[in-house]
Amino acid sequence: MSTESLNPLVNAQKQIKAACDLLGLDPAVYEMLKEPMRVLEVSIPVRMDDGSLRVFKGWRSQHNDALGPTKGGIRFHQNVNLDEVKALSMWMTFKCGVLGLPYGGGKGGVCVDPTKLSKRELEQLSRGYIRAIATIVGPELDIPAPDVGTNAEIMAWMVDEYSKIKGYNSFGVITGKPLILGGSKGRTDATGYGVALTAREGAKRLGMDFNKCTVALQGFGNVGSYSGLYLHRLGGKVIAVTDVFGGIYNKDGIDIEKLMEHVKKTGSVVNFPGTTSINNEQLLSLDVDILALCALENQITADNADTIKAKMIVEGANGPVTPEADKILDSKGIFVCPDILTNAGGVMVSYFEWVQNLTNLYWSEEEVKQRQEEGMVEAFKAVYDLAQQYKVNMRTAAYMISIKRVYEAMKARGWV
Ligand SMILES: NC(=O)C1=CN([C@@H]2O[C@H](COP(=O)(O)OP(=O)(O)OC[C@H]3O[C@@H](n4cnc5c(N)ncnc54)[C@H](O)[C@@H]3O)[C@@H](O)[C@H]2O)C=CC1
Ligand SMILES: O=C(O)CCC(=O)C(=O)O
Repeated sequence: MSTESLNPLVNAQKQIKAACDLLGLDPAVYEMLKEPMRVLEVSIPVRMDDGSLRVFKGWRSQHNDALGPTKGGIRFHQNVNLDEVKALSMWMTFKCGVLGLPYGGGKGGVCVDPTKLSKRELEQLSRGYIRAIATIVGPELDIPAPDVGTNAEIMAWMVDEYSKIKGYNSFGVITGKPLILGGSKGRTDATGYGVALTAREGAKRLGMDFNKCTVALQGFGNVGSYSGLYLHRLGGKVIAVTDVFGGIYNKDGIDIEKLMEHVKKTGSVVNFPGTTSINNEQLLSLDVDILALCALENQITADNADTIKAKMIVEGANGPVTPEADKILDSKGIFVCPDILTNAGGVMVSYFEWVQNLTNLYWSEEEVKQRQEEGMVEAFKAVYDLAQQYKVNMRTAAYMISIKRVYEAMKARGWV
């Protein structure tokens, strides 16, 4: 076992430091960026269905708002902790920076297994959380969205609760909402669509014919399922999928639309007809062209990086590859499309949603998709070209672009 840290905060700090050093920035810039500017810790009491009272712990972290209001999802998961929320908010700053969005990074989380709550309990928790952080969020301050364990329905409860506090409808406070409450067309599938677009751009640069690419997919929630769908629609063949319960394999390809229906009915990819079973470890080391990581952090570490055979990794999840694993993958010539670029489609369309809320003018799905594709292809090109110029990997190049933007905004404001 390696002694590498699996603390996402430590790993985010290493990534930022590497890019600050390459850019030759004053050490004060790293000092500004290595921790969030603000974190709120909250306790949320919920009356459970059996009459007992449970108190859940939650956080909202606002990393840096030099470029604009902070933005980022809310995670409901049993392993959520302060360092994870901080790291996720830091990754949001650099994700928005690499796409050129007028936002800084934020993230929220509650330590809870949402699958163990009844619908009423989940609604009470969601409303309690937004009440607890209401003083530090707002359309011009900090704009949450869905992440692991949360969805459009939860965003609807939160926007309703926040609007009650304000005394008027405030749709621009949260994105990823249902369409009827000011949601944007194309937001639900935006992250997955972006993952597939990034894979397509990466394959082009590697001289791979996308129509012949095989794909292994880890995670089949919001990001994983739509990544699979669009990877398939763009021509790739998804041959293996895992989720937290297990996995499936078929060398001739898996019908993703049917798999989505199966998951809706059964709650998991397991036992999908026409497939054999596979575990997570086996999936990660499959000999495929593309490995799409769409679950959680720390999936490829110093301990298993050497077993990876894919030619390209696309990080749909945040932080799935550790810095030590990055070095090993680099030495094996594996092309890694980093999270802050690859999964940025979600926040990009969230930005479109917020713009629509602020202007009260709503866009067609076609317009959303077209703008997303343009934005992501342009960002990919900028990162790829810089990586070639500096002979660094795609992650470092993405951080260099992003940190330079954040630095210039901080400098213009007189912060550094
Ligand atoms: N929802 C969004 O718009 C965005 C999400 N992300 C990131 O993408 C990742 C996934 O998020 P969502 O799809 O929204 O969450 P989700 O809650 O909808 O789905 C998570 C998926 O990961 C699976 N999973 C969990 N632990 C696993 C394990 N150990 N092995 C294999 N599969 C496992 C679950 O079974 C589920 O299929 C997270 O890292 C999140 O931060 C990034 C950008 C935007
Ligand atoms: O849509 C958003 O605002 C943020 C999505 C998110 O949490 C992420 O990109 O990790």
